[in-house]
Amino acid sequence: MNTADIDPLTLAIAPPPNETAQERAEREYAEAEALRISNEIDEQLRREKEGEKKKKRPVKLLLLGQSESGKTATLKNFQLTYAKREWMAERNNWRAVIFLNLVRNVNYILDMLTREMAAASLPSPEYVGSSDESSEDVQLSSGKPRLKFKEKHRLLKLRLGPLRRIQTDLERRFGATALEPQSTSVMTAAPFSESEESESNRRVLKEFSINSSNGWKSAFEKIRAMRAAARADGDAAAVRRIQDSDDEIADVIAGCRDDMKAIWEDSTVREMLSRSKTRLEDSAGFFINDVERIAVSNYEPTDDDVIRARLRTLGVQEYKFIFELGRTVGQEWRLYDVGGTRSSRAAWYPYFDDVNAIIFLAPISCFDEKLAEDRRVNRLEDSFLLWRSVCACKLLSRTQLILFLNKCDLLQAKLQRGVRIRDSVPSFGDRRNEISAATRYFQQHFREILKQYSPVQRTFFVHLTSVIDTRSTAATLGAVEESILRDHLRRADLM
Ligand SMILES: Nc1nc2c(ncn2[C@@H]2O[C@H](COP(=O)(O)OP(=O)(O)OP(=O)(O)O)[C@@H](O)[C@H]2O)c(=O)[nH]1
Ligand SMILES: [Mg+2]
Repeated sequence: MNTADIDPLTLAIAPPPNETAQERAEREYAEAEALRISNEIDEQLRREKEGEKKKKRPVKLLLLGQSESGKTATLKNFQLTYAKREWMAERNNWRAVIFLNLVRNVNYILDMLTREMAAASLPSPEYVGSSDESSEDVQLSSGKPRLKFKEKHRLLKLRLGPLRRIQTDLERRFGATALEPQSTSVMTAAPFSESEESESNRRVLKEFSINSSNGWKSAFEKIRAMRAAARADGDAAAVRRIQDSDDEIADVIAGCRDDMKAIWEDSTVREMLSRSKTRLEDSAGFFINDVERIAVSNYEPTDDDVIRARLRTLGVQEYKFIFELGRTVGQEWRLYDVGGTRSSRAAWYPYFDDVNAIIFLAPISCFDEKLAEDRRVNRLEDSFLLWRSVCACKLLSRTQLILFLNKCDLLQAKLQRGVRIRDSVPSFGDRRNEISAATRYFQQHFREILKQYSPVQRTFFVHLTSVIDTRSTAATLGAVEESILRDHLRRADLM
């Protein structure tokens, strides 16, 4: 063989021709050692890559709690804090929801006014045959003077009449999400049972609930799709019709601005609401105090308006965010927002099996209120029962539970008005009727439930929140993000 045919590399690593047995053994040992180190490095690189992949897996976060506990409002805070671009793109879509909320507030008053004016015009037993004028001072059975309605009230009713059609139009646009539940046949706080759920059953339910969901996301998508379809078809008339309808709604509302303000500020109307123990100002989606700013044809919602806008969630809604800032820039988060009424809760269970963390919202201002879907059930009691089931759920035993004791602003206002906790929660006893004692007491109760019912020992994460306050909520979410992330990374390392 000619030396020119020999590959120089083979030549370079070939053992020397006069190698002794000792040299050969040393060489072979060195080669084996080099191979072992090289394999180890390869394995380490593979593990790191795998770990990175696992860490890059989306963080899944589920929002749970009864209806009107603030789940969707919390989700909006996440979007506002971590996905601002998307938030800005979506903000104007909330205009119609805020209009609907406002118009509903006013129509609620008009309905009550209509009923009360009709009742007031009836002859009272004591004044059979008397005229309306003379019956004005008749005492009602409550012992309070009869409300005095005037021509002004009749005119206000008349001039605010067009708002009924606006409400119907907007409700049609948002479908069932726009309607609040009246009753339910579900009698338990947590109608999900682990024993009845097979894996395949869960999957079917999960797909069903996602597809059948109808929250703000799908409501907005429907409207966007309608506009896009009209544009794509080059149907200028349809595009104009949609635009005209939006403009007309804004114009009618703007035209009613002064009357809306007048009806809300009217002392007889205030007295009427107070006698019926209605606190419209504490209800979801209350906007009459902002009527001067909102009832203008070029109204654009502010961040705070959007957070306070109320559109209930049906089914389960999945939101994907790539965080734009914070510790997890570029990390995908999947947030699941669910409908909170008792009849919606069976749809939650399929989402329990691969979720990193749950934020459980308990509105603690509701200690003296009843569930909208079941007027026999105290709302705080319902939150305790629901929390107990979530804590006890075996499928969630490794899931981080984070409790938000929410609506602290409303709790404070209620206590300042003199509402006594112990009248609704006798076990509160003689503690001071103030916010710090109340939050301490409720928090202790939630902590004990967690300790008693969790299948394994777990940390109690709790935050006192008012999620309509975007600034303090951003700070809370920062803490939440950090603790979820720490857990997420720890798990990735363990896997
Ligand atoms: N004052 C006050 N209002 C709040 C707070 N949290 C939520 N809200 C309001 O309460 C209403 C209901 O909140 P949502 O976030 O829609 O409730 P939800 O839990 O998503 O309710 P469902 O979708 O029916 O299950 C909204 O109008 C919110 O703006 C709070 O801490 N303080
Ligand atoms: Mg909701």
